[in-house]
Amino acid sequence: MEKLKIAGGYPLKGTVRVSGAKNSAVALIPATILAESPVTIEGLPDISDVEILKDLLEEIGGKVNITDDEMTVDPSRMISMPLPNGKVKMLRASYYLMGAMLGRFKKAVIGLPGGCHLGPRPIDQHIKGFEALGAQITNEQGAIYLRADELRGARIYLDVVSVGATINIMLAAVRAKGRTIIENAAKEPEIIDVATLLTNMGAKIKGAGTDVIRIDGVDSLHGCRHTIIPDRIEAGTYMILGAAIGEGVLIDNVIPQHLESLIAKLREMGVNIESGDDQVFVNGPSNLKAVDIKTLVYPGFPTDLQQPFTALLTKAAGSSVVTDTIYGARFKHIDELRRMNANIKVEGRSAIISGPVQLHGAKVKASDLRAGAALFIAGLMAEGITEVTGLDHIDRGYSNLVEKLNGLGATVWREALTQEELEHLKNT
Ligand SMILES: CC(=O)N[C@H]1[C@@H](OP(=O)(O)OP(=O)(O)OC[C@H]2O[C@@H](n3ccc(=O)[nH]c3=O)[C@H](O)[C@@H]2O)O[C@H](CO)[C@@H](O)[C@@H]1O
Ligand SMILES: C=C(OP(=O)(O)O)C(=O)O
Repeated sequence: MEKLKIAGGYPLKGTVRVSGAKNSAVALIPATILAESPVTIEGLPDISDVEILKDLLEEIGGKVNITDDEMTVDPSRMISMPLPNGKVKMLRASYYLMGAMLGRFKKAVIGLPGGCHLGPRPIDQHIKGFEALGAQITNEQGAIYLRADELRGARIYLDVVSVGATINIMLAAVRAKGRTIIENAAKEPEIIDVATLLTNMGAKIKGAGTDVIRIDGVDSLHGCRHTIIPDRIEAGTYMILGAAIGEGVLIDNVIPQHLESLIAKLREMGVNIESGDDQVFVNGPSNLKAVDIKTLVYPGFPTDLQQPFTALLTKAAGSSVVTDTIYGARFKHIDELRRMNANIKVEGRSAIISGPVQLHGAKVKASDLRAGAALFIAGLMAEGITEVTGLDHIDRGYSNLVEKLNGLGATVWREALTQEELEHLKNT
């Protein structure tokens, strides 16, 4: 096990290239199960979620080949092997195996998913969708058993706007008989990316990216080649860093329209941002204004950038209020930021940040992926050395982090944990 060490307090400058989107990758890879010939996905990020999904596809008989950032999956010999335990528990997106295996094999056994601990993360809307398509579902000892004699198209209204449920229902519905209509669907760019892959595989999908998606089921799907969209959350993380300590940071391979809510907030704080077709240039001023943010479903401010943005707000003059309407308990990073001298209180679903303060280096622990992002941003803003443990969370979503940060002029490195630190981590 390792920790991340950061020598903070130095400005960042230069170009950073964004990798393919984690939240697309983790749906595109299970989607390959639905094809009957090889599918190639280009531009995959080098993250542990992708590695784990590759292993899971191999467990069910898939032949997977990875070269550089490209993965080819031959799904022709896959079988509906039960996956009640093991690696499915290591990531959130293993729930997509339910939709994809139900679509292809009409049966699946998948353990309840893991992923970031952000408070309760139910999957009732996924289940409701599968049941509407004709599946019988039971939950036995922490695993979901799904079975259908046949899947039939249905009209499904989501009670909660859910990225995962929208994609999962799409995955099963492309192989159902007849038309499925998903109402109150999520509109995130990753949903369009998955619909694009499925369409290239022969599926008939209209309306992805709007709140009504229509799917006409087909009898079979074939292989294809697909290039993943850039990771808007990784891009946003580097934009926040650029705003905090950048002296001219160019973020390359980004779709600026995916980040309009963040760009608007950064401009409101006084950050200078110029955006081109697939690049964004960020120049952080020395004085930042306090702003309030409220996380919302896309195109609102993403919850996945709330924690990194909080680190930036410690530098803003005045009082900022951050409210998370998606995950009301997504505040495990706050205690750690306080250890670095941040002045923040949490009241219900909101964090109130008073600034500006100069952060100090400290030993901190990432409790989840974006808490980790908040902490490496804070470490780079801080004076002195910061040590971040909990790297397994950060490795789920930040491709080549050390190389990318050092490429911008940071001094960041990974170091093995001492025996004493390992013991301490086990007991906390
Ligand atoms: C792998 C992946 O893509 N993860 C993202 C996905 O997670 P995930 O797909 O899990 O998030 P959802 O969009 O489903 O969740 C949104 C809200 O709906 C609630 N809900 C969801 C499903 C359900 O059946 N019932 C229910 O009540 C959740 O508790 C949450 O409050 O979208 C989240 C919200 O943008 C992001 O933070 C995650 O990075
Ligand atoms: C919450 C996240 O991921 P997951 O849903 O995969 O846990 C995230 O990417 O910030």
